[in-house]
Amino acid sequence: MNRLVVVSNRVADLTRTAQSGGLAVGLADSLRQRGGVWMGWDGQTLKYEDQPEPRIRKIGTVTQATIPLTEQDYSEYYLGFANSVLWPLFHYRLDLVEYKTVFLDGYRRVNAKFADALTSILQQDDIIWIHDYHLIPLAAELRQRGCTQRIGFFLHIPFPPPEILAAVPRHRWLVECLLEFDVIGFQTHTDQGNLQHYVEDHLGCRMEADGRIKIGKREVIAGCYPIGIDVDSFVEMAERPNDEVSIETQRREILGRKQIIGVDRLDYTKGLPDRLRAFARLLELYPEMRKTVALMQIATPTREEVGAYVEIRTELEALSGAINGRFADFNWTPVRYIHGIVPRDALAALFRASQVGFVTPLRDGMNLVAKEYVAAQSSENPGVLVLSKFAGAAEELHEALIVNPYDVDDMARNLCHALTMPLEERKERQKALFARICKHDAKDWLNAFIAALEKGETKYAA
Ligand SMILES: O=P(O)(O)OC[C@H]1O[C@H](O[C@H]2O[C@H](CO)[C@@H](O)[C@H](O)[C@H]2O)[C@H](O)[C@@H](O)[C@@H]1O
Ligand SMILES: O=c1ccn([C@@H]2O[C@H](COP(=O)(O)OP(=O)(O)O)[C@@H](O)[C@H]2O)c(=O)[nH]1
Repeated sequence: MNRLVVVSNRVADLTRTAQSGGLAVGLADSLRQRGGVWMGWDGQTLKYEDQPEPRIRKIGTVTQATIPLTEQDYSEYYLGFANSVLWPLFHYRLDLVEYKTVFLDGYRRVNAKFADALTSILQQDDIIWIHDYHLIPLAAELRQRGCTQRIGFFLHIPFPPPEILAAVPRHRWLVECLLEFDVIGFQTHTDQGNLQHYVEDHLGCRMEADGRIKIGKREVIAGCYPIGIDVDSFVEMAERPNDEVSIETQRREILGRKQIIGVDRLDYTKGLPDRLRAFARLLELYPEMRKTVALMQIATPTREEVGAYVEIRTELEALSGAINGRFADFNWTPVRYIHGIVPRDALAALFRASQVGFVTPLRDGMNLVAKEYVAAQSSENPGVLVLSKFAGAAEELHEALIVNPYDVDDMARNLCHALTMPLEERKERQKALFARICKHDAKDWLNAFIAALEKGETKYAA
């Protein structure tokens, strides 16, 4: 077995259970099982450039190699090109793109820095797997340094249609960098199709039905490899007794109340304001629901130095305050809004204790929370997943109640349907959903991608 070297901007802290962000969670779940090297940013920002060698640390089966960034890198590459240009662009939010030439300079500089650090630890028969939009030029940088190993890329976020991508300067360069990888993995067939349209419209290339693209003498594979979770360990966490959660649950049961849960980074892509409006609409349209249900929304702080993220926080705080001001009673608070990070084992218990999982992003690469909610349910009395049709997870999780996150009335009606769904229907849906998350779990995701990278296999079972 070749040594697997994974590279991503963020590296999970493998000694802790609280992680914000699905990339860290999904990769940690997969990599622990296979073992290998994980290289990335250590989360530190320095005033000046430091040592070029990565810092090495072994945790179980995984060797972590990390490097710091300078304050300038952090601002131009991470906050700038990655999260003020590519993130909104790839989530179809052209209105929020803030393009600056210095951002692009920083992006190229940090990718070169990653390439320098990586070449110092690479071995000849390694296979290299690079993750996400922060590192699109990394294969090209590595090739310039003489790297001949197979290099794969996985995009955790959506890939937009060519009409959107073409709005950003240097879009052709970006796609050409992408095509320097040997295998390009997407979360959904929609994303894969969008790359196909781009290469056909802008580069005059063809993507074959099996995802192969010929570029001169080279062949690149573009495929759909939906990320999954470590289902067994999430089930185990959900079933583990949690005193704090169970006291709350018993109180709700005595009062005959239900709980809807939402868990997201506080990101404008997650559709949080309309989610809160949909909950308020539920209370308006169905007054009998008042005092029988509450929404718990956990919103984890993220990228707070980017302007659009400050606005969404202010908006959400105002909305939850307004809904509580309008509907609350002395013994019932309709919205519990938590601005913070919750450990995954506590989340698992909260999911199990909630009758509805409410996941309504405007656009999302996958959304692991949707899969975790399913994993956490009991088969005897499961809750119902209400899921946006614009989450990557909706391409797989057909038995969820699929909603349009821009349509507040549609979401309110589906919330009511979920809260009143008969037990038999809930069980049937849960059985089918659980089978789906087991079929495409974390191990399967890694194996399918690595098979393509090592052997050029393009097949992925639907
Ligand atoms: O690293 P941050 O800037 O704090 O952001 C956290 C991560 O957010 C994004 O996650 C995506 O990956 C998930 C797993 O594949 C997927 O389910 C989700 O839909 C995506 O949004 C981002 O892509 C990561 O790079 C970030 O680390
Ligand atoms: O307080 C929190 C909030 C989120 N998460 C985890 O962060 C991940 C979020 O991944 P997802 O794919 O849903 O979205 P992303 O944040 O990557 O866009 C999930 O595994 C959550 O369980 C967590 O551990 N604690």
